[in-house]
Amino acid sequence: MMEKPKVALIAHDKKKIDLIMFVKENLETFKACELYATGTTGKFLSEKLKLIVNTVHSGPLGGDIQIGSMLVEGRMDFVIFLRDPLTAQPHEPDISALMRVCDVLNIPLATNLATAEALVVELKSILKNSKT
Ligand SMILES: O=C(CO)COP(=O)(O)O
Repeated sequence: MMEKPKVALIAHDKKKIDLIMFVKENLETFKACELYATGTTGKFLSEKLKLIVNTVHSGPLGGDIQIGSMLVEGRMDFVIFLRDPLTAQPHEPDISALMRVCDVLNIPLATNLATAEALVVELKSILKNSKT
């Protein structure tokens, strides 16, 4: 059987509830994945949904860069990053770096719920095929 897909889940503060709801709606799919998250997002996911999540530092303290480095090392397959486009972030350069690395390495990156839905369809298909 194929390894579990490795998925990074990240949300800015005003998008955290959206991410929790989205993951809750697709709980079985995400439970079948190996999950990673930035600090506060990961804490939320494990507290609210009892998910096992590997966390790195909080985004503003370098967490985005840590996820980026995992991408560079080939240790991440998908990124769902619900960004808040209406609030200035002190660590904008780190956010840009993470998204840039996704583009450099051709890693699927969803930055809004509509695209995140599409990634879930892909994840379901991968998980289904890994069983056969
Ligand atoms: O700021 C973030 C991503 O840029 C997210 O960090 P937290 O999950 O620690 O809130």
